[in-house]
Amino acid sequence: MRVIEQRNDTARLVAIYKSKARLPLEDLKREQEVIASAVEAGKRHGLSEDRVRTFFADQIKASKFVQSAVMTNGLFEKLPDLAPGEDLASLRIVLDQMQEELLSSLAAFDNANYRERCRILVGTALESKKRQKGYPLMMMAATAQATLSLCKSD
Ligand SMILES: O=C(O)C(=O)C[C@]1(C(=O)O)C=C[C@@H](O)C=C1
Repeated sequence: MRVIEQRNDTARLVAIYKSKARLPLEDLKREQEVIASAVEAGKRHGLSEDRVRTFFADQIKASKFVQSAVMTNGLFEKLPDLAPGEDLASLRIVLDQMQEELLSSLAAFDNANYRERCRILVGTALESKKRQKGYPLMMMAATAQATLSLCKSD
């Protein structure tokens, strides 16, 4: 949950960068690279191609959801400035560095074999965000999107 949130938070910075640089939100070639690299690395964690593909597709969907919200917001108000050096290339490196932690968390989650308790666990984790004062609804919705495939049994 924590790494998923970090990824969505980085997506927010990517969106600020892209908005200012007038770059398109979507880069399908990059998406394929992200998924292919995760599938490859997932093997070392004993994760099936299907599992990794679906999970990372959800991460990318969540990231695009965050980005479209930020970009829409940018139409109405000035977006915050990024720190120097926070450009697309360096933000992508940050996203890549999260891949390993996402995969090990996913493998640990699957090995815990939550099965029927899974939905309750994910639901409770989301619910606890609600109590965190000022936690943006948009980020919560992104986490919900990013955790969609967690409880799917194959
Ligand atoms: O790297 C980017 O350009 C991003 O916006 C991040 C990301 C991702 O979540 O990995 C999301 C949308 C793009 O289509 C490609 C990749």
